[in-house]
Amino acid sequence: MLSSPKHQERILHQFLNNMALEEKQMPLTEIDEELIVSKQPSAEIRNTTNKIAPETRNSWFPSFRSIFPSLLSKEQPGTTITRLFDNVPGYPRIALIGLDWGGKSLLMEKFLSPRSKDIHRIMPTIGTIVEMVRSETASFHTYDIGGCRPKSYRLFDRAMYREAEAVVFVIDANDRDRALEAREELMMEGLLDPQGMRKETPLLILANKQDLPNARNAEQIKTFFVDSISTSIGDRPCNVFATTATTGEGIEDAFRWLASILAERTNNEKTSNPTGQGQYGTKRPTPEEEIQNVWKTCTFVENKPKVGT
Ligand SMILES: Nc1nc2c(ncn2[C@@H]2O[C@H](COP(=O)(O)OP(=O)(O)OP(=O)(O)O)[C@@H](O)[C@H]2O)c(=O)[nH]1
Ligand SMILES: [Mg+2]
Repeated sequence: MLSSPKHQERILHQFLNNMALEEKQMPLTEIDEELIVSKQPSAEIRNTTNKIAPETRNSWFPSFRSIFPSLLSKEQPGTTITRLFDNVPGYPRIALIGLDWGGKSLLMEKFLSPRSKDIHRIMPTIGTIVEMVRSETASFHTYDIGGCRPKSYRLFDRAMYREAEAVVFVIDANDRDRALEAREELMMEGLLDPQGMRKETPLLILANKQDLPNARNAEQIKTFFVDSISTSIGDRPCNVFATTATTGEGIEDAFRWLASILAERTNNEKTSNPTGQGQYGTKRPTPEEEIQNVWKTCTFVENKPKVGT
């Protein structure tokens, strides 16, 4: 067993460095699983991982997949927010998506996981950290989008949109410089791309960081993010809430809306389809199923274009 987080981080860094330098293909299963989840990798580790060749990174993937189920079976008790989803049949997967620094991790830590140390942090692709909390009635995942990432990551983004039963788009409402980038990302990968969000997936937009002086309010965010791109929002349920993740202001109202939309939708589906077999499913997936559902989305790993075609 690797002892302290510091020790774990050092070993991970060493390991990544070796891979970066020698392009060695070491099976990840040889590494203590705690290493992968116990700590958000530091900037140093992120930088090192970026030096690793894509083929080598891809070789990690099967090992990650074999480790995840055991991690996910350690479920968390609910929080006030996750319990809002108690009446939603099935087991929705809710994606918290947004540019970096928007407040996704804080939302996860303060409102979706009873203890921050219980959040699973994993690296399905290098440079991307997915945080995951599996509560009794729903699972929540965060994904960073935008920034100067390689194009291939877009496939991953789209897949995350597509596979989610609900998307929470977290915006730093105070950051006016990156509003356009955030909107482009939402539009191009999430809404307009046929491989993006399914047409009925509810979209909750959080205009976060309302406590900061330049924050656009919910109405302004709605005008900029929803009204100006209404054709691509389509008929899906969509709502904007002003939130402050540091204080909790607005969070409960926002997630209550989302939970009620999902509950209503699923009940309607059940009425028209009495067997209850719909996209939301009828039961909570096993950890193995959840892993399969999530990680089949890594299409750029699994469906690499054939050379010469
Ligand atoms: N003032 C203020 N700060 C916030 C709020 N929400 C989040 N923050 C801060 O903004 C910073 C970024 O928040 P994170 O939760 O790390 O954001 P993220 O979206 O997970 O960002 P990355 O992991 O970097 O992609 C942290 O310092 C948070 O404490 C808010 O409502 N108000
Ligand atoms: Mg984060």
